[in-house]
Parts: sequence; C-alpha cells; structure tokens
Amino acid sequence: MNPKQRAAEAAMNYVESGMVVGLGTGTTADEFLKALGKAIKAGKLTDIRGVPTSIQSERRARELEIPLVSLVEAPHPDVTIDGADEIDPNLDLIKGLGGALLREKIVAQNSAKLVIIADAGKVVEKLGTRAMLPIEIVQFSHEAHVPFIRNLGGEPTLRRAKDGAPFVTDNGNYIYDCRFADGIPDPHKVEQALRTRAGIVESGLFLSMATIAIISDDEHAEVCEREYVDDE
Ligand SMILES: O=C(CO)[C@H](O)[C@H](O)COP(=O)(O)O
Repeated sequence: MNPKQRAAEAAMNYVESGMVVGLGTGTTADEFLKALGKAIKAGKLTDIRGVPTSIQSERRARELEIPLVSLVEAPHPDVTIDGADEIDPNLDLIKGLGGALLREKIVAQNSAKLVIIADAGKVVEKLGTRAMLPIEIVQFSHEAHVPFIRNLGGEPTLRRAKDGAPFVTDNGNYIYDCRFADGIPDPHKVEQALRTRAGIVESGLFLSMATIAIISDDEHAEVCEREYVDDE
C-alpha cells in the first residue's frame, strides 16, 4: 500500500453510515474516494452523501457511485476528507496546487471536521518553503494584483494549462502561484491582506481549519490532532 492509499484508508475511520462527507480533490483525495466507493458498494457504509469540492471530484464520485448532494441541500457536512500541499506543525495548510482551493475552502469551512490526508513529504516547519501559494483571482485586470502580491513578499506567476493558455478554475478565475523566498513569514497577515483586495477571490492558505492530519509513509499512518483551536 503506498502512503497516499494508507492515509486514505486511515481516514475511513472518520466516516460513519448516515454522514454527509466533503469530498476533496487531488490524487490523495482520489484514493479516499476509491476507498469510500468500495465501502459503499460492499454495504459497509450506508446512507452516505458526498459533497464534491470540484468538477473533478464530482466526476470521480459519480464513476464510483458515491451518492452526491449539494452544500445547499446539506449545508453542514459531518466531515471533509481532503489532501494538502503543505502541512505545518499547527496543521495550517497550503492547498490548491490542484486548482480547487476555493470550493475546497467553502466545503471545509462548513464542515464539522476537516481531516487532511497526505504523505510525509508534505510536512514542513514553515508554510511556503516547499510549495508555492496559489491565489485565485478574477480574470478582469488580473495583472494589476502583481505589485500588490510582491509587496506581501511573494513572487507571483500566472498558472498555465498544458496548451500554454492561462489555467481557468472551476469558477472561471485565474490562479497565480506565489513563491516566497524563505517561506511565508506571517501567514495570518498575508491572508488578512489578501482579503482586503477586490478581485482576489481566495488563497490556498487554510489556517486553523484542519482538525486532524493523517500523515503516512510506506509503513505507518500517523494521526496528528490540532492542539490549538483558534476561536476567532
Ligand atoms: O488542494 C488540492 C487541490 O486543489 C489538493 O488537495 C492538493 O493539491 C494535494 O493534491 P495531491 O493529493 O494530488 O498531492
């Protein structure tokens, strides 16, 4: 079993019959979708309804015959299981290299619990040291945000699809991937600043959101719980 599968299997411990489950996006989340689909098919879990976080996870869930529901119909998922690109010791995260950050954040913030599944390579001491920070921006005058992001210490690059055209999210926006030379010095400050800026839709910083992270290597799955709960 590879680390992503191992983490995904361990996440099944957080799912019970009757639950509404937020369905993450990415290769690790896909392992969870497979495990969930298998458990539903085998009758081990009943009355599960999934809330997809992207067109991709919606398509996969349909293929795997996971019953779906919208966040409007089921506004408070019991748990969301999702991957991440970086996880720091407080379980603060960078997400969005798969481009689904906005819907992932919407589903996660409405969920009672956010369980992150990842291989050990995603663990960092400081956010922004391994991954770039994705920022979703409306298409109109998107270049105008470049100096603003540089002032925050990030070097933004417009994400492109394989054909060279700008990558467009499920929500019709662009993404800038932002490199911070020595990591993000104060993620809360960066997140606050981004929120004040019209046209910047969302960032891949998921701060004080994850309740549990399951970190796997080739042999073990370690369950980490967030100790400090920010009640802002
Ligand atoms: O945030 C995400 C998508 O927007 C993914 O969860 C993140 O990129 C991790 O993906 P993977 O499991 O494929 O490494």
